[in-house]
Amino acid sequence: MALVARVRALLLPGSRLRGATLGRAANGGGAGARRALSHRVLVEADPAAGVAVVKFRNPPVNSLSLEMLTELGICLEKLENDKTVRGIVLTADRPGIFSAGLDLTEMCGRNPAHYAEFWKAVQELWLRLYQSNMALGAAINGTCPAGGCLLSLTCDYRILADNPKYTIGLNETQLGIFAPFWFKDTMVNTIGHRATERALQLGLLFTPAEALQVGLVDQVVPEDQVQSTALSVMSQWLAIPDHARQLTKTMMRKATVDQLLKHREADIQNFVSFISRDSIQKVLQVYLQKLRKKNH
Ligand SMILES: CCCC/C=C/CC(=O)SCCNC(=O)CCNC(=O)[C@H](O)C(C)(C)COP(=O)(O)OP(=O)(O)OC[C@H]1O[C@@H](n2cnc3c(N)ncnc32)[C@H](O)[C@@H]1OP(=O)(O)O
Repeated sequence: MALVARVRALLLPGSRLRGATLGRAANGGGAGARRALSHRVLVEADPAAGVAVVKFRNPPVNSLSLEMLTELGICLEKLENDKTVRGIVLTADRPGIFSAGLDLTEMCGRNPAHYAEFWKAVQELWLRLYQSNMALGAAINGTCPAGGCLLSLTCDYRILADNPKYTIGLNETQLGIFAPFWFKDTMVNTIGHRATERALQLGLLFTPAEALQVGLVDQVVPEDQVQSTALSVMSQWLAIPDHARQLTKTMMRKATVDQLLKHREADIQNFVSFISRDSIQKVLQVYLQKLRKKNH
């Protein structure tokens, strides 16, 4: 289902998004600050600074479910059409977990049509973020595996909280699955080929010190300074004339984007056939059960 159709489905009677204030509401914050809210995404915009902070709030772990992907997509589209916004900082509404990555329940025990719809939504969000004309920063205030790491890698810079519990990386192989080529390319563009090959084969989750050393993040700062640092770095990015920064960003990312655009359908088919395998379903079920058992 395309974004528009998924949005309609979310707005059907009974949907939890129905009645949510996706538009902006005037309220407190700094002078002129505005807040907008959907169920899973909170936007705090500061038009004077030209920056919006987009906060994930999809408890318990900010996983990227189909609904979360859709709401984030809507929210980003609105911001892209808002002339007062030139930069976005992505962060978690509550510290602890930036995002646990793709929602595993979307990839387990469903039918091929669902897998295809889910994967298309993952592609759409990546394309929207990676091609965004806005300056994007990630204020990583929690642990950041797999799809969470991918989100942060679409940004122009990453600030990570200095907490050894907060690890970051594409750990797919540890689950018995693998990072598709465009996840890999996004990481290669950030840390280079050799470091990516090692990180992906071993499914490494880096501590803040390791992430800084390998170049996966640009700065590691005390936990209570992640957002303020991300905002102050944003002002450097916004000091550059938009057209010059945007042309440069497009030039740097075009080849990677074109690869996915060219192979989009095949990538969906590959995902569906891989994830539908009995052996892969078994591996994912075992992983999910392990996660759930911890709590019961
Ligand atoms: C070709 C294939 C390509 C596919 C690519 C996939 C990329 C991905 O993103 S796959 C997802 C990878 N993510 C992970 O490996 C992270 C898994 N989660 C964790 O390690 C921990 O949950 C985390 C460290 C994030 C947080 O730990 P805790 O604070 O201790 O929380 P819990 O582990 O107790 O989790 C609470 C609750 O959430 C459920 N959960 C966790 N992660 C996910 C997820 N990614 N998707 C769906 N659900 C998730 C977990 O099972 C718990 O559920 P309940 O016990 O039922 O409450």
